[in-house]
Amino acid sequence: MTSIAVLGAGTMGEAILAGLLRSGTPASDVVVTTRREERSAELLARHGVRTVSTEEAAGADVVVLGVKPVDMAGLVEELAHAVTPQSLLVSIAAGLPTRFYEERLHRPVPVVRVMPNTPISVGEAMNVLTAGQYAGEQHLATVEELLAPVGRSVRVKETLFDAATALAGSGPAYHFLYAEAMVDAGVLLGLPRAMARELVAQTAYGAAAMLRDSGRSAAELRDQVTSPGGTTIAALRQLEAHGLRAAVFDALEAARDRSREMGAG
Ligand SMILES: NC(=O)C1=CN([C@@H]2O[C@H](COP(=O)(O)OP(=O)(O)OC[C@H]3O[C@@H](n4cnc5c(N)ncnc54)[C@H](O)[C@@H]3O)[C@@H](O)[C@H]2O)C=CC1
Ligand SMILES: O=C(O)[C@@H]1CCC=N1
Repeated sequence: MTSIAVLGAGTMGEAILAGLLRSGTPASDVVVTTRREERSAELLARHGVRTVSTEEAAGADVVVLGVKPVDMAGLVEELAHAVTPQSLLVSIAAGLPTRFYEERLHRPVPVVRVMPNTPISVGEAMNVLTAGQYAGEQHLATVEELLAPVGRSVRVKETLFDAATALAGSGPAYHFLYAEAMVDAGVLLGLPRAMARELVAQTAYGAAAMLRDSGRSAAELRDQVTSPGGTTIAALRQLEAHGLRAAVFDALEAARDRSREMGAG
């Protein structure tokens, strides 16, 4: 039995714990910490998990840190004397490198840094993982196993973690912005909003499934849709003329740079 504590069970923390419970982890193996009593009551009612003190949570085998980056230094300070090298610390905070934790803990505690994304709430997360200097293969494997019920995981070197955050961690927001624009465009073209939403959502879902599972590149899949002299090429011409590709390059670079800034303190 592996005991798991989720410290800061907000949107992402709750999604992780819900995934663990769905996959058969008994609620008695999971504890949480929260800032508000109402939140504790909510998590108990919804998932049957107990709220404990930060100190008690620090004694779990796997300690998941789910607070916002701005709250992390305070939380790690509270934990510093309580966690031991037998624990595994898993942080999902954007920007903060593994050395952020290592420098603040008084012992060589293994740290695995994870960047999930919001599709974790429907079991379709893209999780990016990297190991700190005291964490090894076994720790990464433990976290991969833990996250298996909530999506897919890939390992990256920490030097590429901010770039991976820009693509996957923030990624859903770009897709939602694009979808929102498409729905509005449908309304502009005279479609009822609910119908436009359904057309956009199912089209995005189908396209994502092809991109993930067909083994073909995005460019090949786009070419398949694009008939000579047809409707698609007329639209693509406009997207390129409005600088879609350049905007995406700049946007992801900005996200990568912001992640680096957050990590630099
Ligand atoms: N929202 C997103 O798309 C993603 C967020 N993340 C990261 O996940 C982390 C959490 O983000 P969200 O779940 O969106 O935020 P959230 O605000 O929903 O959850 C954070 C929770 O931590 C609680 N909290 C703060 N300090 C605490 C403390 N000392 N002890 C116990 N609880 C405490 C807050 O009350 C809140 O419920 C952040 O570090 C963020 O960078 C990572 C990937 C994607
Ligand atoms: O915007 C953020 O900072 C967080 C991290 C990735 C997604 N949301």
